[in-house]
Amino acid sequence: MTNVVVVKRVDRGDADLSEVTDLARAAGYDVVGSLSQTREEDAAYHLGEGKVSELAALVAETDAAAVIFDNRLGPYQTYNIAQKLPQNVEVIDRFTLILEIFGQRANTRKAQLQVELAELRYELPRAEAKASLAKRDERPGFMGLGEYDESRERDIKAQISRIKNELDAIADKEETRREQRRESGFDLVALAGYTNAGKSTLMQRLADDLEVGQNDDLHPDLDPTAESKNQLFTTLGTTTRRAETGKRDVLLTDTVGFVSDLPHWLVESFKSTLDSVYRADLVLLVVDASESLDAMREKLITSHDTLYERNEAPIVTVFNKIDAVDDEELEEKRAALSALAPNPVAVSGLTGKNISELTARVEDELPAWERERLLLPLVEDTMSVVSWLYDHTYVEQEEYQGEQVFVEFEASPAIVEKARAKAADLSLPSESA
Ligand SMILES: Nc1nc2c(ncn2[C@@H]2O[C@H](COP(=O)(O)OP(=O)(O)OP(=O)(O)O)[C@@H](O)[C@H]2O)c(=O)[nH]1
Ligand SMILES: [Mg+2]
Repeated sequence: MTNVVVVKRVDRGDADLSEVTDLARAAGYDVVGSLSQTREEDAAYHLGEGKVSELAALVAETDAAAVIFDNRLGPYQTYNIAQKLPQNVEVIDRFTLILEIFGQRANTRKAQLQVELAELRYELPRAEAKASLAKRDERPGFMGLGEYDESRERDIKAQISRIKNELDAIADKEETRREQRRESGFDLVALAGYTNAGKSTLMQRLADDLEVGQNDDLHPDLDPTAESKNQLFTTLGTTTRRAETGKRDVLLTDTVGFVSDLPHWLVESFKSTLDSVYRADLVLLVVDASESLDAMREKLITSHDTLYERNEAPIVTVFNKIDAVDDEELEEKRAALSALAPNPVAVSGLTGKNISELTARVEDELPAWERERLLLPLVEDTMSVVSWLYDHTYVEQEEYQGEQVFVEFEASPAIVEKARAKAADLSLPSESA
């Protein structure tokens, strides 16, 4: 394990180092020291110069191999700080740290491309800065350097557009799959929320056993009898599983957690992962209700900011981990956060408390279904239409009346339309007759 010191600067108030400590541990570092400062940003060193000397002493004392800033550092600040530290001590900022975690967890083609894209987007303005510096200092002897840096810039841009194309193709495929799933009668529900809110735990609690892997092209239509051995879970990828909420057959998707202060370009590169949230029929926004009111508020704001503009689905806020909160405190939090989280459902994914309340809420909030009654002639293909109805709709009644079958069911408008077409086909004389 690599020893690191975590550092944070805030403009005012007290710096909270708990999140950056957790992030550093998630990346596999051993946090051996910490340091914080409340002051305005110094252009050259980010911290005050004296504080950087203090940091250098702490690094020497703890034998740290890197310092991790919970701030955004400019390229020059990074360089200047490194100059003050013992030799070969790495300077990492919040964004490179998050990218590093993402890079470690990226074990699908899509996640790897997303991380690569984020890295290139991080590098691009730095390469541009270098190129323009080289140009400004252009003297006969430096021509080569300037040319080299400009070609690097072009190279990055070309790579960015190549990766974007590949990611677009993946996104198109996923969109097609979402449509296929809807046509199969599923409602798509996404679990979203701050990292560590308990999304995956809630997913396990709500889901049936059948798991649908994100790269599992073998079952694009989710044949419910197909066994999936794909147990792979990646925080970066999306895991989709079936869940029954009552009448509805729901496909639940667990996604990458939100984190505050994510730079725009990083969110952009994970756009298609978030599409499973934005294009869902319903979003469950999970919040850890065992945290302080302030932490809950901040994380709700971050979540809403991330969802804002793109999200098309209705949102149900879920207060999770209520096994760790007493009732009185929960009521206080509910009241204090009512503007950000109107009418939340309070559950415990861990113990299963109130889960049935949540599934009932999901049913209520999903787009309304239509009720339809069909009278089918009893011919050769009738039973396959009836079993299609059982697979794709909620059948309320099935009655045999002489040479006909009466079926009453509920389904989405698109599925009802399909069912009508199938019924009409039955009434046509068959070709072989
Ligand atoms: N007490 C309590 N702990 C919970 C509950 N749900 C989840 N946890 C714990 O919270 C931690 C995070 O849970 P996860 O389900 O991994 O959270 P997540 O939102 O999927 O996290 P990321 O994938 O990192 O975004 C784990 O240690 C869980 O055991 C709950 O209802 N009560
Ligand atoms: Mg998770």
